[in-house]
Amino acid sequence: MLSVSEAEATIFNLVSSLDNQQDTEIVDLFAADSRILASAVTSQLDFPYWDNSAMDGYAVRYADVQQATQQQPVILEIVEEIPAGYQPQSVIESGQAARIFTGAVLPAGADTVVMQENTQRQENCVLILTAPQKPREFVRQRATYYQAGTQLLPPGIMLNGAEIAVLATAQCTQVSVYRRPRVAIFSTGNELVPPEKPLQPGQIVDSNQYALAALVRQNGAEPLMLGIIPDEPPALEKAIAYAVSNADIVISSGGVSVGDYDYVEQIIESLKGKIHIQAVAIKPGKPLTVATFRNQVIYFGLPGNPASALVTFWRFVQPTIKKVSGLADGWQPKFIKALTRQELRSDGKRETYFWGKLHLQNGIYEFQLAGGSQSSGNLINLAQTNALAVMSVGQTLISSEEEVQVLLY
Ligand SMILES: Nc1nc2c(c(=O)[nH]1)N[C@H]1C(S)=C(S)[C@@H](COP(=O)(O)OP(=O)(O)OC[C@H]3O[C@@H](n4cnc5c(N)ncnc54)[C@H](O)[C@@H]3O)O[C@H]1N2
Ligand code: MOO
Ligand SMILES: [Mg+2]
Repeated sequence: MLSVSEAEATIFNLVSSLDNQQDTEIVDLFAADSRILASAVTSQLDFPYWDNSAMDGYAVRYADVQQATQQQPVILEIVEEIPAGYQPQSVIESGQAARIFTGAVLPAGADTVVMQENTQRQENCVLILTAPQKPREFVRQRATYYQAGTQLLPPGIMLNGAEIAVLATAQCTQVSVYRRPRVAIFSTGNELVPPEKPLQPGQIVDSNQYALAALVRQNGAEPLMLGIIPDEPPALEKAIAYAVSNADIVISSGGVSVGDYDYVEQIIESLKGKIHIQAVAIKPGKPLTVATFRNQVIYFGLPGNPASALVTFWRFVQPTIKKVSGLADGWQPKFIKALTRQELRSDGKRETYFWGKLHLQNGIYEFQLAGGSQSSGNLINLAQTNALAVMSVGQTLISSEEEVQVLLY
């Protein structure tokens, strides 16, 4: 049985990002949020586009006003008024100034802006009462934030509000992003029925497929729903064959343990899939199957128990989807240190994951264990959780108020 870190390393080595040439699409900037940029963006525009004023005030020549004081103000003639969005018409000569407003283009000849609080207006003239601290004060100089022709944004980043603002500024209204990874999802089990069907004795609702579809979508991928597959080899073979030829990632749940009706591994082998992982020392989630097919598709056979399916999704599948989606960095699972509010106990045999809620309390992260049973068959208390506290193999007790590693999901 592999350790969790061995399993993780195996999985992350098996997968690579979608192709930055073939697996891309062009999207409009308004539809680009949360998408992953596929190629570097370069703009032909400098930013700022031109020298402009950072203040409402007067555009002056520094040499004219560097000695100005309250007692000995410098008097300048106002030759032009320059609101934002207007192209200045005059060249500021020595002894002259232009009235200027924030964001307006600095006129030729001027090199400095004096904020209006340090001036006094006298009809057609302005008195400069305080010398600027330095030449170019309150001038936002062309190209100081970004120089045309250099890289504006690198590939492999997620486009959120800030990146979209940058692209808009650079007039990139269409961007090349990775297509969403396609993730085939199906459930296995003769006992499973969809939630809208009345239950017959012995039947249970297929909650995993709903959970996995939501999680796949939340991670920016596109779920391909294949339904409930009975525990019958021909039906499973058909479903797996279809899934691996129509998706980048396949997730099934159930049928991976040692029971007489657990056929998933056998079918993967008959379809010439290569099984890399059969079991992991993780609780819940031990009978995790990971395989690849010749066309590079990765197959996750998650255990059927609802908590096992979700814990193994968060621990192994979520980072895989993010890596495949083209994210260059930050796809790895995120662990933080927290203090546990409750005592945590395990038999120490497998790396054990406890679900609960991470809170930030007076600047300190605290882990609140979900109340009720932490059994792999319980899914009710998974609601409203956001984190898993981790106990290593060999560890049997973490007392309350002690430090624990927590995986955020
Ligand atoms: N003799 C052994 N038995 C089991 C072992 C073992 O090592 N030796 N491992 C146990 C562990 S741990 C787990 S986890 C489960 C995993 O079982 P499978 O992946 O084969 O899943 P199933 O047997 O098909 O189902 C298990 C359980 O989960 C329910 N289930 C299945 N699919 C869904 C679904 N889509 N939505 C909701 N619930 C689902 C199913 O009804 C069963 O109750 O094996 C243990 N056994
Ligand atoms: O690993 Mo199983 O998921 O403990 O019930
Ligand atoms: Mg089973």
